[in-house]
Amino acid sequence: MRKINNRFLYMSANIANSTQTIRIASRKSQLALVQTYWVQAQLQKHFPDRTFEVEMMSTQGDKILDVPLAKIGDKGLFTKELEVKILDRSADLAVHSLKDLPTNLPEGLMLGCVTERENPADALVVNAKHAGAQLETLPPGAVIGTSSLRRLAQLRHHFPHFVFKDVRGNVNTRLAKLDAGEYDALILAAAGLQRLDFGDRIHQLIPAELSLHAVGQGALGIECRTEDPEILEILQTLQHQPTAYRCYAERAFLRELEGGCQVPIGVNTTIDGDNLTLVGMVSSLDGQRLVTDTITGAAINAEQLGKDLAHRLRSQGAQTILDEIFALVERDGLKKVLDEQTNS
Ligand SMILES: NCc1[nH]cc(CCC(=O)O)c1CC(=O)O
Repeated sequence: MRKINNRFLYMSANIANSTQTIRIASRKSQLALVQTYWVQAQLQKHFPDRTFEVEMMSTQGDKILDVPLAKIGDKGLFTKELEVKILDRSADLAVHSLKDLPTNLPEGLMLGCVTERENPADALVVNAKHAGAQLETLPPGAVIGTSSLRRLAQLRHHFPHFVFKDVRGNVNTRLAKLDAGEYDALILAAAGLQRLDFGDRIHQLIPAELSLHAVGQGALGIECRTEDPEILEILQTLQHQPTAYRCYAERAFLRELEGGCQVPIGVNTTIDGDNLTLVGMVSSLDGQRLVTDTITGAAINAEQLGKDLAHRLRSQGAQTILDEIFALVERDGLKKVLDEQTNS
């Protein structure tokens, strides 16, 4: 890191003066575009003499909106097409919801910066007939829409009397289905709702005690070429170091646990002075067994903290849960396992 920074020092004179257009790759979804235009505006402010262009494209994830997300895995579904563009130099950087960016990136690409995080919590959004209700007071049998195994397992653990049902599509589509009465309530990321100006639909922010959020939720991750010091220096202007430390810890935790399979994993992080605290959780698919622990240490060792917490959880029962899920997948195939979990 120090070496790269030195290189930046004598590179920097050229950057503000270069005339080459910088191309930003983005998905076409409304949320992706709001996020990308925000990044474009911020970079334009920092580098007023440079030109920043947005290149929109569909990803595999955008094309199969009718298939429940949990069933198609998450390996770069929303990122691959953008990454190809950066690698072949038809784009210079890509803006992602950090949550959607795999923890292992393709050779030649890196996480160039992490922007300041919105509230990373999940939110409860309700149909109008439940205007007075909270998670704790929704009636037994209430139909809760979510397609995330993490949300499903944790909420099942605390609220076994709800019925869980898949929901797909972009945020607008999901809200329309909720309002039409297909669901009593939905669980969505608060950050996405806020960015799309649906902040007033956040009925309850779900506390960490009930549901830990996804790794990287609420932050943007900007991906770029490893060998591109000019772009890397430009991206440093958007790096928010406390968010970055938190997300490095969360991503190291996930990377260390996830043996290439989809498992309910949740986190929560806080920074206090120079210290970072990471709470991590692994759950069985049915939410019956949930292993959780907390680690605190120097924020600059964020990645090591994430790895250490993963090892601790493995020795406290998470390994058994992971082995069971892997064995099930081996026996029945991932699709069947996920079908059974999300269609009840
Ligand atoms: N899985 C899709 C996705 N990717 C990013 C967000 C919201 C914004 C964020 O978490 O940063 C969402 C929607 C959701 O989970 O409700």
